[in-house]
Amino acid sequence: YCVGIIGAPFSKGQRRDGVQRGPDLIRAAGLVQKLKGQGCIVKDYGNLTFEDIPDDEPVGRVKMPRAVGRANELLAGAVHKVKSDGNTCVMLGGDHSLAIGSISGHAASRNELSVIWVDAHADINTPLTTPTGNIHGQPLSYLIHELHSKIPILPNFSWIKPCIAAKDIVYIGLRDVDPEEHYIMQYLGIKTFSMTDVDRLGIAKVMEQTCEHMFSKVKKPIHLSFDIDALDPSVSPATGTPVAGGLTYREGIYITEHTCQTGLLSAVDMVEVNPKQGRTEDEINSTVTAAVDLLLACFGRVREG
Ligand SMILES: N[C@](CCCC[B-](O)(O)O)(CCN1CCC(O)CC1)C(=O)O
Ligand SMILES: [Mn+2]
Ligand SMILES: [Mn+2]
Repeated sequence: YCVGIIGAPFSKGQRRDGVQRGPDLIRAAGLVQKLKGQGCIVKDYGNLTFEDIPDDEPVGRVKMPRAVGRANELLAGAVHKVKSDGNTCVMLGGDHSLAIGSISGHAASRNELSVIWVDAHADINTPLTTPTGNIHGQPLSYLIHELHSKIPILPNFSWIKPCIAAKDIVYIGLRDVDPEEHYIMQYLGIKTFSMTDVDRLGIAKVMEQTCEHMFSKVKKPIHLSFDIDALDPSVSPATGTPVAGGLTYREGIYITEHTCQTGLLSAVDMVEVNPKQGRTEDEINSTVTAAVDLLLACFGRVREG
């Protein structure tokens, strides 16, 4: 596997300080060395630099629009470069608003994508439905063709063009969905595997049906957007919006092992690791270790050795 790593130390899609330290923590845990150790060719493109934007007043409910818009424009360019260089892209966050740039940049180099969104949350609020104004709860709304008419003009967002269809998205791990998001997902007919489905079917069946859905027509490159809060807080407590009843470590690894085996993984986001949300060193280490192990499984690490 040829892997290109981008660090996106960005936190303005939400309110808690610390998530910008995710990229360097994941690197410090040995991600590059471990990927090389399992035979990957790895290029680390370093961290993006996000200029401070003063007076970034909310627009309607939406908070920090100028900073989020600009950061994602930079990220989109960086992801496009990684893809043009022929690598599978690994974007280390940072908060989940970064999926706007990651998916946009990926779509610019691969015109049609399947998106697997692993998350406790749906992250599909529009600027008009968001209960908090935090853009890390909204990224998908800016990217889906069918929602384009629901998105108002926002400063530094004019570069964004919708690039994915609702039918090309599969959710895994949902357990904290806002009522408006639930309506949107149903209205668009988006394929979802909530934690209830994971319990009912088991993770193997979930992945089987995820692939069945994605490959029902043509096989497209996969964009895996993994929010570490999809895992149970007993595994990954150091994150901004933990929700009880999440995926076990093993279920998370099964998802990334299975995604790897499709041979279609083209980009992966690993977001929402926040060391300041960990109460002890152990909690931080457990969260970062899970993030690293999930990524290693994306690139060929298998438990049978
Ligand atoms: N859906 C939330 C959470 C987004 C989480 C983003 B992430 O990237 O971590 O997936 C709001 C969640 N909801 C707000 C009201 C509360 O009572 C319950 C939680 C939002 O802020 O839009
Ligand atoms: Mn989440
Ligand atoms: Mn998320």
